[in-house]
Amino acid sequence: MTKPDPNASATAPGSPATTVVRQTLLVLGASGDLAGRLLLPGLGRLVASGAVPGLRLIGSSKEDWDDERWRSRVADAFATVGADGAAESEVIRETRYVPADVTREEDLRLLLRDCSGPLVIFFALPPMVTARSAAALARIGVPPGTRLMLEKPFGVDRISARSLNELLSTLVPENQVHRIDHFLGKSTVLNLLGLRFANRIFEPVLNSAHVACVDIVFDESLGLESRAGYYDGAGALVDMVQSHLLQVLALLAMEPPPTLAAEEVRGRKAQVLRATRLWQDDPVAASRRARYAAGEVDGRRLPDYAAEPGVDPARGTETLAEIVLTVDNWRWAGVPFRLRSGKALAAVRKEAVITFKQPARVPAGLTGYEQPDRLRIGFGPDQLGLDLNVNGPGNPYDLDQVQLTADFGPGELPAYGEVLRGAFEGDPTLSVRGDVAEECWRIVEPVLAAWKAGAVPLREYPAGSSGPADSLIGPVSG
Ligand SMILES: NC(=O)C1=CN([C@@H]2O[C@H](COP(=O)(O)OP(=O)(O)OC[C@H]3O[C@@H](n4cnc5c(N)ncnc54)[C@H](OP(=O)(O)O)[C@@H]3O)[C@@H](O)[C@H]2O)C=CC1
Ligand SMILES: O=C1O[C@H](COP(=O)(O)O)[C@@H](O)[C@H](O)[C@H]1O
Repeated sequence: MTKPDPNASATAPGSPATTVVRQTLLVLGASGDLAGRLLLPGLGRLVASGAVPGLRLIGSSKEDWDDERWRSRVADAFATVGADGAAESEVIRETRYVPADVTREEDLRLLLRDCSGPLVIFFALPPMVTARSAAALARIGVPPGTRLMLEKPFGVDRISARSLNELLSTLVPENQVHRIDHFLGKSTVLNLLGLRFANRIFEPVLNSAHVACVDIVFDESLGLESRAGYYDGAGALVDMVQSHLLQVLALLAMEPPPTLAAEEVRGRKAQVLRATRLWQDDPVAASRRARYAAGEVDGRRLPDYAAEPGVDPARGTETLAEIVLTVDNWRWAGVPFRLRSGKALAAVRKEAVITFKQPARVPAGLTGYEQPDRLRIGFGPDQLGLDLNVNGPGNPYDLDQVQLTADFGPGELPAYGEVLRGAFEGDPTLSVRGDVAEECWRIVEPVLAAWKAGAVPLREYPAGSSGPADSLIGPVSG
């Protein structure tokens, strides 16, 4: 007779007689901004979807909270996404909080003693604390099968990313390391796969013979939002471009994978990123940096970035970063990939835009050709758009540009719910492989060095403007 599994809970009476393996999610950094604003709401929706029956949740950080304080944080976060069903209530009722310094072995030992069943550890910690915590865990070991979820930025440069990779490889196999990039859980980012590989019409023209340039832009109206502790040490290049926008580039530019198995998709992404480098290897010409000065965005008055509480102006942290890259392979050689992200901007623009070359020849007699064709993939609002030149109304020989637009509904899960699901199901497809994390640092490192050496001026732009005048990316009309 087999012993009943203490980690198994019976399913509801009347339902098929399967046992449910109860997983534990241990959140390190449970009192932080990420945990409250993104991770717990994503978890709430995932629990509501029924994907993690019987989940046990443990929160931990240095704050001297008790279970009740933590429970109300979880309940508030779940409420923001309407996660208030029976399964979510049970997680809230059962969850516990353990104060700990997670860089100390003895604290981690106590924490792990409280965990049972298959374990997922989420490091919602500042990058340096994550590295120290992982080092302490490596000294004491983790239960077999444990999956680790690590936030971006992964390390603080290529060398630290490599050391962290080496350290993690002593703890668990690579497939159990989930380096998170929540953009990979966004439904429109995932839609890139369907758009490119489930249609006949786009893939044959996605190459240097037909594409003039590719822009990947994430302009936000949000300012610092009290995140100086993290953001002032990172800046826009590391916060957005080195991580999220390079992941989008990889999905846009990679070769078709034969299947969506993790090793295929992650292998294709690694291959294309290995071919990616700065345009003409010139970090000065191929980058721009700027930070916002006082101004008004959406009726909200923002102070100078440098005067925000917690900011050290001497660091010269940028709130807007642009880089131009080349993907040096047969398909893309010669096509500029322009990546940009900025905060406190007037126009929210979150999209990838593929601009096609002019037609080989517009017949004489057909007038009004002004704008090239463009394919737009919007990351918020989630939209797909195609800008085309057609014979407009009125004079039939005069061209007009029209926009065909499709709106996507929100995905089944928010981005954090999606990446959490990957970890609970042991599927690393949506997480960043170790070599890819290092490759992304390799791509931006010359820019970081040029900025540190003062070779690229730090411009200013008023909050609520369209950014610095010498942008490498012109406005895209339409
Ligand atoms: N916030 C966001 O929007 C996003 C954040 N991220 C990433 O998530 C990570 C966390 O960011 P965020 O939540 O904003 O940061 P916060 O500073 O808000 O939170 C950090 C958390 O880590 C805890 N902590 C720090 N040191 C220790 C320690 N030695 N032992 C135990 N707990 C410790 C803090 O606990 P205490 O307060 O008790 O010190 C706090 O709970 C970062 O890597 C960031 O890049 C990624 C995407 C978005
Ligand atoms: O990781 C981050 O992403 C957000 C933007 O992503 P969204 O899904 O919230 O739109 C960005 O504001 C933040 O600075 C960055 O850390």
